[in-house]
Amino acid sequence: MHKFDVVIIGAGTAGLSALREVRKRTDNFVIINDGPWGTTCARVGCMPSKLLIEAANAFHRRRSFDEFGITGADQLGLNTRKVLQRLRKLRDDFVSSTVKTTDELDERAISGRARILSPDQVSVNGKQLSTRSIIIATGSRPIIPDSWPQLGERLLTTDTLFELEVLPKSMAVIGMGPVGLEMAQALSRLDVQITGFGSREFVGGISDPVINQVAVKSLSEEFSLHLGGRATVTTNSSNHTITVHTETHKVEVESVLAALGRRPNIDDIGLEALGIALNEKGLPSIDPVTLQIADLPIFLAGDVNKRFPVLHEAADDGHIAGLNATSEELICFKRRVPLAIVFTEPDIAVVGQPFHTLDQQNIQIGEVSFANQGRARSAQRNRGALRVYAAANNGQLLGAEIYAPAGEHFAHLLALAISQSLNVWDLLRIPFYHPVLEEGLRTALRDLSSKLPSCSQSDLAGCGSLNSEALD
Ligand SMILES: Cc1cc2nc3c(=O)[nH]c(=O)nc-3n(C[C@H](O)[C@H](O)[C@H](O)COP(=O)(O)OP(=O)(O)OC[C@H]3O[C@@H](n4cnc5c(N)ncnc54)[C@H](O)[C@@H]3O)c2cc1C
Ligand SMILES: NC(=O)c1ccc[n+]([C@@H]2O[C@H](COP(=O)([O-])OP(=O)(O)OC[C@H]3O[C@@H](n4cnc5c(N)ncnc54)[C@H](O)[C@@H]3O)[C@@H](O)[C@H]2O)c1
Repeated sequence: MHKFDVVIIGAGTAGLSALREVRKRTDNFVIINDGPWGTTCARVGCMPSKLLIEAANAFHRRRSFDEFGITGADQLGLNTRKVLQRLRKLRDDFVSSTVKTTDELDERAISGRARILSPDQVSVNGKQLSTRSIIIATGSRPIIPDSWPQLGERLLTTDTLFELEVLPKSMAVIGMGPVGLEMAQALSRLDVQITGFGSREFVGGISDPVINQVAVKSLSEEFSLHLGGRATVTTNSSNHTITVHTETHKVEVESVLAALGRRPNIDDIGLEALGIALNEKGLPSIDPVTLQIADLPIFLAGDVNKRFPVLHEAADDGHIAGLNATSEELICFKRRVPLAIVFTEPDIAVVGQPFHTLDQQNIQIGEVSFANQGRARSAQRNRGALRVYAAANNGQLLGAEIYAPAGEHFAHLLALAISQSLNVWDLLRIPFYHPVLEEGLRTALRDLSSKLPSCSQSDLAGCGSLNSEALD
């Protein structure tokens, strides 16, 4: 029987990234994908969601026109049919750019559902494949509770939302994680009557209570937001509506977007055939720096391993798994500084160590509100806050949580600083141009610096504020 060097299961971001590394080292591989090719990110994830958000934010901008002195905003209309058509057209372009790589593989790209039979046997479409190593990169799918009634097309997930021809008039978005929050704000800006439900008090992956409070207050000004209770769903046969309720709130809506989290696609993948311990969710433990399962030639990459379900981490996972599946010796990788961004407006971002993981006795926190920040006020973007965390003994930057305009850019700048082990004064030594939103970050760093031992008089890192909105 022919023996492959590698079988890759799943052609999402992680699978394609693994494929790139595997192909550099061998032609003796197959990649198997169940369902549509083209990746979750391009088909139903990052890209279509951002396309919806861009349209929503463009339309929402009209609300600031009057204050700028621009008239006629109330004459502007919205054609959601066209919004969704543009979304799908660009989405299809993005998808076709991802399938190019696998289209040229001919019989080495197999459509079908793979199942692991043993550490060196995989079955697909009734055939048995023998292999030296296996990369499992099967991703995840939206959770829908079994207890919910059958709602047919009125129950949406991000797998189906972007296929709508028109948007419903009202919708409950259940789950206020990154998916729920991004979609709730965007849909509400596209004139859908949104009610958001989150079982936790915290939203969008924030763990800092100060930042969370600012975000919740600001987002609640745009759509009805109910936190701290699990939502349940019932149908009303009399008027064909859906009732969503918690202990304290009840709403009748046309449709529901389930954004309750995502479940790894491991159900019938055959992990139990490997003879290894699985946790209560059915997942094996992996070594995060090699992605190996136990001491087997099997690697778990991307969302399926639940380590950090964002695109750049899935791509890194694929790279690591692809290399290790084809190397004589395992390579250990230093993982990147954690970075997560939620594309609400303002952005939510968590970089480095999140607030809840820090030892509160040994850190100092610097903070800034953007309510009066000069550049943000000029642009009518003056909402939000940012908190930066540093080690109390030496000012080394540890992390930040952000709900701020241009938060995505602050998060990248801070990721660079944290990855280079910089301290607060190193960052205060860079020039901050005027007037830019980054001056808000500088205010937070100065606040942090004031709580730490002061630096020398001959160091511009110690330069203080002028106490003027126009000059800082
Ligand atoms: C709405 C939404 C918005 C998002 N926005 C962002 C964002 O802005 N930024 C960001 O960084 N991340 C974002 N993400 C997360 C990002 O999309 C994922 O982290 C990433 O797509 C994971 O890639 P993956 O390769 O692990 O999985 P996938 O791309 O899901 O690939 C897995 C593939 O395996 C296939 N498969 C499953 N089971 C089998 C089997 N038994 N046999 C064969 N094939 C199988 C699946 O059909 C699928 O094609 C978003 C996610 C969602 C849902
Ligand atoms: N911009 C981005 O990078 C981006 C965008 C979207 C998704 N993602 C990725 O996708 C992953 C999944 O995101 P997600 O938002 O689907 O999941 P999540 O697990 O982060 O959030 C789901 C939320 O739903 C809540 N919930 C569950 N059941 C509920 C109920 N009955 N009633 C009310 N609330 C309920 C949970 O408490 C949780 O807070 C994220 O971890 C993220 O990494 C990233």
